[in-house]
Amino acid sequence: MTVLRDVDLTLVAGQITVIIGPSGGGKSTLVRLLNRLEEPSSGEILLNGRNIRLHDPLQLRRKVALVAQKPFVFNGSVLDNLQRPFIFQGDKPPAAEDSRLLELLALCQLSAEWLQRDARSLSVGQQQRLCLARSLAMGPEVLLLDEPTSALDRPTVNSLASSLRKACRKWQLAVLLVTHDLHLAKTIADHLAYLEDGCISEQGLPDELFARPRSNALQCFLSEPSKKQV
Ligand SMILES: Nc1ncnc2c1ncn2[C@@H]1O[C@H](COP(=O)(O)OP(=O)(O)OP(=O)(O)O)[C@@H](O)[C@H]1O
Repeated sequence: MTVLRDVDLTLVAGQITVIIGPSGGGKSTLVRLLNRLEEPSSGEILLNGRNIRLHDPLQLRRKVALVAQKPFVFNGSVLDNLQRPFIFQGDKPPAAEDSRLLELLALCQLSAEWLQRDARSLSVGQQQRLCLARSLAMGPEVLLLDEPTSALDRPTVNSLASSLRKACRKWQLAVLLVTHDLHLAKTIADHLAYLEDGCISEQGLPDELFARPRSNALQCFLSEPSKKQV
C-alpha cells in the first residue's frame, strides 16, 4: 500500500515547519520515515545532504529526535529523566545545579523545584514539556513533534509553543510539527504544508495558505467547524 507519494519538503535550521491535513493522510507516517521508524519503498530522505539510510538508526535518532503525542516518561524523578540522554551518550550526567540542566528547565518552563519529583506525578502538560526538554538534551539537529498538544488546554499549548519557538531559534533546530490545531499552526509555523491523501498539495507561508488556499480541499479543511478555530 502506498501511503505517501510525491512528497517534497525541506526542513530548515531555525524554522518550524507545520504539517496539517485530514486524518489518515499520512502525517504520522511522514514523521516516522524521518527517523527511520519506517523505511521508504522509494525516494530519498537527506540529512545535511546525506541519505539517512547511511546513518545507523540509533545514531540518527540522536540527531533527529521525536516527541510523540502521548508523553512517555521513564520511571524515576524528573532529574533521572533529564540525565538519561547524557548517560545514553556516554557523558557524565549533569547534577541538579548544572547550568545546562537549568537552562533546559527554564526554556521548557519546568520548575527546578520539580527535579526530585516522580516524573509520573507531573500533569500531562508538564510531562509533555519534560519530554521536550529530554529530547533537547540530546542536542538534536531536527526535532519531530507528532501532535504533542492534542491533550492540552489552550494556556498549556501556548506555553509549550513558546518553549518550542525559543528552542528552535536558540539552537537552530529544524522543527517539524504535526498538528490538528489550526490556531497553533497559524501562530507557530514559519512554513506550513497541507498533506492530504499522501501528497503535500500546498505549502508556503502560513498567512498566505490561510488567506488564499488554492484548492477547495484546503479551503474546506480550514473552514471545517470541528477544527479548532483560528
Ligand atoms: N503500520 C501500518 N500498516 C499499514 N497501514 C498503515 C500503517 N500505519 C499507517 N497506515 C495507513 O497509512 C495511512 C496514513 O496513516 P497515518 O497514521 O500516517 O495518517 P495521519 O495523517 O497521521 O492520521 P491521523 O491524523 O489520524 O493521526 C492510513 O491509511 C493508515 O491506515
